[in-house]
Amino acid sequence: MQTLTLGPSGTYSHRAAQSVSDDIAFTESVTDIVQAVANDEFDRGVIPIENSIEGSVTESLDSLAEYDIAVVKEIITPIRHALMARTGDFETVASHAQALAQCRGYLEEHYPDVELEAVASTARGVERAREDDSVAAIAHPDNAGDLETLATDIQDQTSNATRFLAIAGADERSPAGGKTSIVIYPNSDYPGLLLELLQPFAERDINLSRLESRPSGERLGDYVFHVDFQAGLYEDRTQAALEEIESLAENGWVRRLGSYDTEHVVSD
Ligand SMILES: O=C(O)C(=O)Cc1ccccc1
Repeated sequence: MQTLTLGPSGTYSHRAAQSVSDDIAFTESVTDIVQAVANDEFDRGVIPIENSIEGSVTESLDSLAEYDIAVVKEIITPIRHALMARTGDFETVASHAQALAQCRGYLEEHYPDVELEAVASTARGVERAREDDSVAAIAHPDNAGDLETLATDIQDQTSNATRFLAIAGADERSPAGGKTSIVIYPNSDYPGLLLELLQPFAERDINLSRLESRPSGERLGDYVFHVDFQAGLYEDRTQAALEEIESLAENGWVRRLGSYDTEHVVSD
């Protein structure tokens, strides 16, 4: 079973993917991963979805709202960043935008004058540092190889953690799993709309674990809501809640991403 994730080899997504698969392929965009799984080109995908310091990976949320896939597992891993380069005398730090943001305080304090270069992934940043003396990278310390490790544990909070989602084709949506993700596009706007959309969960004692809004892309001020809750997708109470939500969102749509269990990868 081949799993597509964010590459090249050595990214945090790669490490998360290794906890669910030993046959891994790489691409350099989250949208490509979701699209390839939706088109049955790969059996599985692993994408980063949310970080404890920086919040949502918006490209992931937007592609989950767009393509028909099933979320089959969530993987939570600690994230500890290292700074690596050919020499300590660099002008640019290259990494994934989320990694740069997770180390913002460290960089401002120790390297206030460096330029930040956002690249497709942390491991791509390491490749930049390997080919150019004036570039340092922020990545998992195992990527250093022949580069010098200039500092470790440089994330602004020691408890830095990221949630990744393992995704599969829509036909693999499973009744197992105690947590469910859905996306709601109400395509309407009136006082109390959000309250009404969430009421069906409260009435059935279903605990929400996450609520995010993203621009719908249709017009300014129009949103898609990503909701995670602690109940299985095929439980009667969930089905009843979703029916009510669907009738409230009759001008828009409700996408069921699937229910799944959580795997905590404790070693970093
Ligand atoms: O670029 C990577 O290594 C990724 O997998 C994305 C990412 C970046 C920073 C923290 C967690 C995941």
